Amino acid sequence: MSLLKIDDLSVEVEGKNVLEGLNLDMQKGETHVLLGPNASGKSTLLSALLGFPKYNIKKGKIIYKDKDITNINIEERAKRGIAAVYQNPPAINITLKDLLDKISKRNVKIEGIESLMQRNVNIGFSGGERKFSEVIQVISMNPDLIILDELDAGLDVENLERLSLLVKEQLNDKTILLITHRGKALNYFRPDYAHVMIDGKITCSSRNWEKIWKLIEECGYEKCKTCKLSSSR
Ligand SMILES: Nc1ncnc2c1ncn2[C@@H]1O[C@H](COP(=O)(O)OP(=O)(O)OP(=O)(O)O)[C@@H](O)[C@H]1O
Repeated sequence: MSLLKIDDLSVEVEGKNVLEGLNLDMQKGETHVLLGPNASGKSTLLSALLGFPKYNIKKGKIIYKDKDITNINIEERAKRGIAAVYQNPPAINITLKDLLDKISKRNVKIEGIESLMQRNVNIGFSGGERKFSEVIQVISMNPDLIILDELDAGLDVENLERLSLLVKEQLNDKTILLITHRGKALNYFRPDYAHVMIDGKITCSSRNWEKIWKLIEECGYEKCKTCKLSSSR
């Protein structure tokens, strides 16, 4: 059963067409990874999926849990179980503990972040602390679709492993879209599908994420424009 189906989606932001006729189908419980060069539109897809009003949907549909949510607002999408770990989350004037008390649908305990709980969210947090704070928020909301935008950015090797395993363990039956530039995260998540986005379109999708990653590492994204690896489901 599809949890998320994106059909021919075109999105414009600040007068710029960023996504052009994008299609994506994620079955319930699958993990997909979205790869692609800088500025290809990966975070824009996240913003459009979450429903940020600045991201203007020009064409196409977003179907989630068999309902058309294309024109549904950001709060309603969150209520229906869509959540994200952001690349650059904003600072908020509330302690992490109080925020979790407000949003939590389930109790999550992570060892070693007790002092972080007493601090205002993202105010003076290090890159790694920001990620822990984001991940604990997302897990505690118990969403059904989670988008992880560069979970690995700013994390050292041990903390990338720790956070990846935590996400895998706590959200193991959930549907995950991981956006990344690094192979290390792929090894932890071992996605069901890898997709490559170039210029606002998914140009390659395959179950063989190891092969896609190897080609990208060896030849860069230029190769993705011409290679014939992409296969249907
Ligand atoms: N709010 C915005 N205002 C203006 N331009 C935007 C906005 N959001 C995205 N863009 C533009 O859309 C294009 C795609 O950006 P996006 O952040 O989606 O790329 P990305 O693939 O996530 O890149 P990266 O890998 O570098 O994070 C870029 O040219 C970016 O400047």
